[in-house]
Amino acid sequence: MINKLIIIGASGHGKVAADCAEASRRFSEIRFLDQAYPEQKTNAHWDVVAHADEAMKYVASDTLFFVAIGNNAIRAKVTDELLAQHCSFATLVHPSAHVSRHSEIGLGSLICANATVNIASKIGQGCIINTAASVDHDCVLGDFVHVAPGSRLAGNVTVEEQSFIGIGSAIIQGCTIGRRSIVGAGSTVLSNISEHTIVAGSPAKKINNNN
Ligand SMILES: CC(=O)SCCNC(=O)CCNC(=O)[C@H](O)C(C)(C)COP(=O)(O)OP(=O)(O)OC[C@H]1O[C@@H](n2cnc3c(N)ncnc32)[C@H](O)[C@@H]1OP(=O)(O)O
Repeated sequence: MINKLIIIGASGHGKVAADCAEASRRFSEIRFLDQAYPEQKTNAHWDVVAHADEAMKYVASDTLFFVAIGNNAIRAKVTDELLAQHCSFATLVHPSAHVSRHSEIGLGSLICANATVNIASKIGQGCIINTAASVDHDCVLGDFVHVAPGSRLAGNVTVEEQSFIGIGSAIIQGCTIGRRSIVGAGSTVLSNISEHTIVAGSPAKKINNNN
C-alpha cells in the first residue's frame, strides 16, 4: 500500500503541496527533502529529513515523490532526473478542487484548493493549477505549466510547456500561449502569444523576451 509522500522542495509552494496532500487523506507520512538541509529541518508542520540529492535513499514500494518547485524549468529538470531513476510520482488534487472526470491530469501535477479543471481539458505532467485558478473546457496545458492563483483560462485555450500565467490573469477562448512564455499578473490576453515572450497588461502586450 502506498501511504508515504516525499516532497522535493521545502518552500512556500512546498508547504501548499503538503497541505493539499494532507487534505487528500491519501498519505500517513509526508516528509520533505531540500537543498537547504541540514540548516532547514522543518517546513510548517512537516520535517525536512534530508538533502534533495539523497532522493534515491527514499525510493520504496510504499512511497511516492512530488516535486514542489515553483520555477517551471527547475521543476522540469528535477522531475526528469527522478523519472530517469524510476521514481514513482504522486498527482495531488485538493479535495475542494473540481476536476471533471472527463479531463486528464498529468503525473506530478498539483491542483490546489478551489481550482477548477473543466470537462475535456488536458493538463500535462508537473503542472500547477494554483489556488482558485480555473481551466475551462477543452484546454490543453503542456508539461510544467503554472497557472497562478485566481487566473482564468476560457475554453479551448492552449498553454505550451513551461509557460507561466501570472496571478489573476484572464485568457480569452481559443488563445495559444507559446512555450516558456510569461503572462504578467492581472493581465488580459486577447490573442495568441509567441513562445519565449513576456506579456503584461490589459490587453496584454509584449514587454520582454523570456530567454
Ligand atoms: C502563490 C504564488 O505566489 S504564485 C506567484 C504569483 N506571482 C505572479 O503572478 C507574478 C507575475 N509577475 C509579473 O507580473 C512580473 O511583473 C512580470 C514577470 C510580468 C515582469 O517582470 P519583469 O520582467 O521583471 O518586468 P519589470 O518589473 O521590469 O517591468 C517592465 C515593465 O512592465 C510593467 N509591468 C510588469 N508587470 C506588469 C503587470 N503584471 N501588468 C502590467 N504591467 C506590468 C512594469 O510596470 C514596467 O513598465 P515600465 O517599463 O513602463 O516601467
